[in-house]
Formats: sequence, C-alpha cells, structure tokens
Amino acid sequence: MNTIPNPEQPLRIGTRGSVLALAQAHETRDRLMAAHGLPEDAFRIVPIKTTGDRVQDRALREIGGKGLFTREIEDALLDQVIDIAVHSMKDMPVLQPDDLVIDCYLPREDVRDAFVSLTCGAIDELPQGAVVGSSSLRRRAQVAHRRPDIHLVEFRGNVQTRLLKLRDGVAQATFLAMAGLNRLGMDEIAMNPVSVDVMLPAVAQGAIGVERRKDDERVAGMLAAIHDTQTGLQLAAERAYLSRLDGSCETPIAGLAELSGDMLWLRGQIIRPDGSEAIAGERRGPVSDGAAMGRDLADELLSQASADFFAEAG
Ligand SMILES: NCc1[nH]cc(CCC(=O)O)c1CC(=O)O
Repeated sequence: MNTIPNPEQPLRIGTRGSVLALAQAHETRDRLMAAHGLPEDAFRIVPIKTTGDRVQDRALREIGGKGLFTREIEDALLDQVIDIAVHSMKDMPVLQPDDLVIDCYLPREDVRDAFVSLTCGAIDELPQGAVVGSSSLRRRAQVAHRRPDIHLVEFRGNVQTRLLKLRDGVAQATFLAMAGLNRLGMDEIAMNPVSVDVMLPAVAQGAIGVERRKDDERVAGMLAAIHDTQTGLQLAAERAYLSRLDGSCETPIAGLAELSGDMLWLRGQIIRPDGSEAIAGERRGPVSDGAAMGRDLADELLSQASADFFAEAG
C-alpha cells in the first residue's frame, strides 16, 4: 500500500477525542510536518471514542484499568482505518497486539505530578483531615502513605471539571500530571509541581508514543525522523520494570528512569493500596542495560513484598 501522504491520501492520525489527546495528536502532526516539509492537509486527525471515554461515572480501575483508552484505537490501526495512533504512554498496556509496534516517542514533557489547590501550596501544608480528590490508585496510595490523616475521595473528569469541584469545596486539593497541564497551556492554574522525591510519577508519565502497523515501512521511515532517543531509552527501562509488576498485581506502581550521559538511574516504588506500606528501590547502570535493570528492580521490590501486600484495603 502506498502511504506517501498527500492531500488526496492524507496520513490518518488516530487519537482519543479528549482535548489533551487532540493536543498530543496535533503536536505529532506538527512535528511530522516540520520533519518532512509537508503541508497540514497531508494529514488527517481521526478522533476515536474509547471505552474509557464512554464510562465517566465509575473509577476506571473498576472496569478494567489499562487498555480502556487504547483498544478501539488499536483496532482502527489493524483495520487500516488509521495509519498511526498517538498515545499517552502512561495509559498503554505493556504489550501491543502482534502486528503493531510503538517505536517512536516524542520528547518527554515534565514527568512530575502537579499539586492543584485553591487554598494550599503543597501536600505537607494541607490541614489535618483535609479532603483530597483523586481516582488514581498510585496517587491515592502515595497520599495515604505520606499523610494518613487525609480523607480521599474519587475525582474524575477533565481539568475544568476538577477545578470546579475544588471551587465547590468537594475537595481541598487534587493531583494532575504536569505534562497534561503544560500541553493544554494550563500552567496558570493554582498548582505547584511536586518533586519526584515526594511523589514518584507513574511509569511513562509525560511521554507520548506513536503506534503503527509493524509491516508499514513507509510510516516507520516517517516516524523515525521525529523519534526522541532519550525518551525511548527511559521508557525501555520503565516499561520493562512495569511489565514484571503489571501482570502479577493490581497495585499502585510508580517508576522513573533518568538519563545522565550513558548512565541511567531507575527508581521504583510500590505502595499498599491503603498506603500503610511502601517499598522503594533503585538501580544505576549503563543505559544499554535499561530493560534488564527494570526487570531486576521489579523483582527486588516483589521479593520484599509480603503475600498480602497487594490486597485492596477494605
Ligand atoms: N490517566 C489519565 C492521563 N493519562 C495521561 C495524562 C497526562 C499526560 C501524561 O502523563 O503524559 C493523564 C491525566 C493525568 O494524570 O493528570
């Protein structure tokens, strides 16, 4: 199949329809336009509704976790309805369908979480017994671990919805990824970045990956021009770490790889869902060993966890 993009046969970019997802698709398109000197109409952005977008009334983990935002989009790729798919790598399962591959990552955004509050500057400044809204298993467990006095409530919806909830006093604070706020140009809201030493981010937070059909060499060549090698190396380590933990448990998992020259520093943390215990570890080594370091670190954390570690709190 000839996939040279031209106005008659534009490259079809599949994405979720959320404002953030569309911003990410546009960033991908803009990078492809610049890298290949192509006009805007050589591309078509195709929004696709996923199960995760349809279900707004329940915590996502109740209906199946990772994969909820990607299945319909991967089906569209396999059915050749789209040519590439743009994803928040944080929401991606560690394994892709046989005929698909992700080997293109855009330069990573800020990996940190943002503490968002109209009354307070940081988690440690929240008054005793304050209410924090979050539906992220990881953030909830990390908050409960650091501040057992805090009362957690479920919090979903887009940034606007969450800010309205804060204004209505439903909670005094919430957390969002800095990456999303930056990509939406919403860095002026009442928020402060949280150091990764205080709250280790989710694996792949801030990273955008572009998925394609394995046998589509034309697209592979186009994507190679916008691939960010450093992000790719970070994600190789982080996703190897996650793959070792993911299949074995439904637990809050955090992980971050940082590069310094040819060296990679990988940190990981697993937290009991009720926050009563956290296990952390790290590895430093040559970046070429990233995936092995990831698996190793995961095994170390698992070996320290007691049998009931991953049991959901009552
Ligand atoms: N789970 C939802 C999700 N997936 C990716 C991002 C933000 C962008 C990113 O981390 O790349 C978010 C929202 C959030 O956590 O605030």
